[in-house]
Amino acid sequence: MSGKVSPLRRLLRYADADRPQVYWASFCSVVNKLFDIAPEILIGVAIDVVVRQEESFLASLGIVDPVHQIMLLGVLTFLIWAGESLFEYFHLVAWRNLAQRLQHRLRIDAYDHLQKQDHSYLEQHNTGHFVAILNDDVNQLERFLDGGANAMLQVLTAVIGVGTVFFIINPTIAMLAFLPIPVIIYGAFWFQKRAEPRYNKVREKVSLLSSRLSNNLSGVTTIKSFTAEAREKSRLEQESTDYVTANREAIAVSSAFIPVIRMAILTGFLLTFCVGGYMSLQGDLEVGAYGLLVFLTQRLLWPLTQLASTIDLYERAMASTRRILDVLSVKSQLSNGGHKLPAKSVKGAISIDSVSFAYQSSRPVINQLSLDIQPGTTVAFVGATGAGKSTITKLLLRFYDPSSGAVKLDGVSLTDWDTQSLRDTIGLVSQDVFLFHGTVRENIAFGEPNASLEAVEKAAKLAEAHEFINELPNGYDSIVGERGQKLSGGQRQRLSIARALLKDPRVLILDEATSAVDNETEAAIQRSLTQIREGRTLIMIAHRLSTIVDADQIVVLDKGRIVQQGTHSELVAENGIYRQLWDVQTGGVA
Ligand SMILES: Nc1ncnc2c1ncn2[C@@H]1O[C@H](COP(=O)(O)OP(=O)(O)OP(=O)(O)O)[C@@H](O)[C@H]1O
Repeated sequence: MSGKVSPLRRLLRYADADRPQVYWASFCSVVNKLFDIAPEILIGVAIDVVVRQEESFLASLGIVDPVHQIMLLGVLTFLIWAGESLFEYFHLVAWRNLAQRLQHRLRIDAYDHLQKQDHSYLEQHNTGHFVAILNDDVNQLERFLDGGANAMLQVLTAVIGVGTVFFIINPTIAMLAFLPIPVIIYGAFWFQKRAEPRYNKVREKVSLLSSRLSNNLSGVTTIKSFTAEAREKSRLEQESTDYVTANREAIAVSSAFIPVIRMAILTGFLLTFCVGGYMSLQGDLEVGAYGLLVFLTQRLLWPLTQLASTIDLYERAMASTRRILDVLSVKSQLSNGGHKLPAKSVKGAISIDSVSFAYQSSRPVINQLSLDIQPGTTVAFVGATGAGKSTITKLLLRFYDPSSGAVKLDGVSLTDWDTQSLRDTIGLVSQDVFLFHGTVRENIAFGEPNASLEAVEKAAKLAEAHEFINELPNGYDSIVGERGQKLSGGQRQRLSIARALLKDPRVLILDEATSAVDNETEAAIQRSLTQIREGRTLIMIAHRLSTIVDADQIVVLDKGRIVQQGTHSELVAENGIYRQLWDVQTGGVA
């Protein structure tokens, strides 16, 4: 998926639109560093003025009076410091703004890409894994751009800038001062090679930890009811310890780098210090030049110690970048057909032609199933749990494609439909109701955010929800809590029916939509069904057969096959599964 392209190159490709900002930020970093090393040069020139006076380097430029020379140096120092401060501000602002822009874009792009991904891909990972990528990994990259990129550029500028001055003044000493640099660079690469897998491991452990955290926090009711707090704490402890261990392994490598580099730097510094001093004593090197070289060696070599922490930051950021860009490069297996149609123009004829489907190739869930559903009719699927009823609805919404055969809407294969307009056509009330944190009104209007209050109330009335909503402390403005936890199961179901009805879909799927409501409310919803069915194809899945007796067609499924098909009265007349289920539920009263 990611191929062999380095994460940095992939990131640069991604950030193509931000190129001007990158150039500007880099320019400011370089200029700031040049201003930063300039005062050392001025110190050397100042020593030269004091020692050689009318013979000094500045005198050779035409400023003969030593007092004037010192005054000029003073003015230059002031300008350089002011320039350094100004570009310090510029590069800080430029890199930080770039970091903000990029992290924002990456997070939004990755989220948007994820929410469009196939169910089969999303099911392979835990939610926590994706949360870790969208939060942690994106933040890691932000941290590097905030400071690391600037630090890298400035080290490079220092090496080139100081190197140039050195070679102009005294190539012999320049060679000595540069002696440790290959060691440092080799050390940096050695370190990088060892740090990379360790940081990848750290990122993986973060994912696992975050998965466990989000899973446990959302399952806290179950944990409490099974008094499993201690066990879950120790499982979390284990994940957290794994994370700490992975970090320790990375720290062991990164911490060893600095002392090694310092020793290499010391060698370069001592050589410049001693050899330069000796040459100066011999009269082969001016005192000012000697002072300048000693000061500049510091400027050249000491920032290299920072290289370790910068590479550390870089490695962490690249491990994260790889994970973010891997998410962005995942391609959907379900191609989007071009057939677009306004939802209201769809008739709602569904045909399932010899469809087979398996979530895992070894275990087929739907077997050679064929069925025609006329527009505007009501079809009910019944059958034992696991028979494949919900799977058919998922195929209809094109969450998955069949392994063979075709599902068609209005005679057009779903693979030829534009996925969005297909889903606009279908309303789903699924078994697992998911409400979003927000008000009752916002939840009902989830599919139609601009719906008027009248329209929201009308849908709520049809779903038998209006009454209980009015009894809530703030009516339609009451907050439902995370996942709707402030409501009862039956109330949540009714909100989710209202939400689907407000969308006014041509095809409505009610998958165990009233399983949690009381008998009285269910009977009321049944009465609303006459109105709900009007002008649309209705697909119902129900275990309670009393809710589907009026269906135009009842389809009995067993292990992904149709075993019986007909109206209620036809099926109770047959001696089959339906009759048995009916007898069990009614005590034999037809
Ligand atoms: N995402 C999935 N990945 C793998 N297997 C799945 C997945 N979803 C469902 N299954 C399996 O597919 C089979 C059919 O599931 P499906 O949800 O369609 O059954 P159902 O008839 O709707 O059952 P119920 O009445 O209990 O809701 C089951 O054996 C189930 O374990």
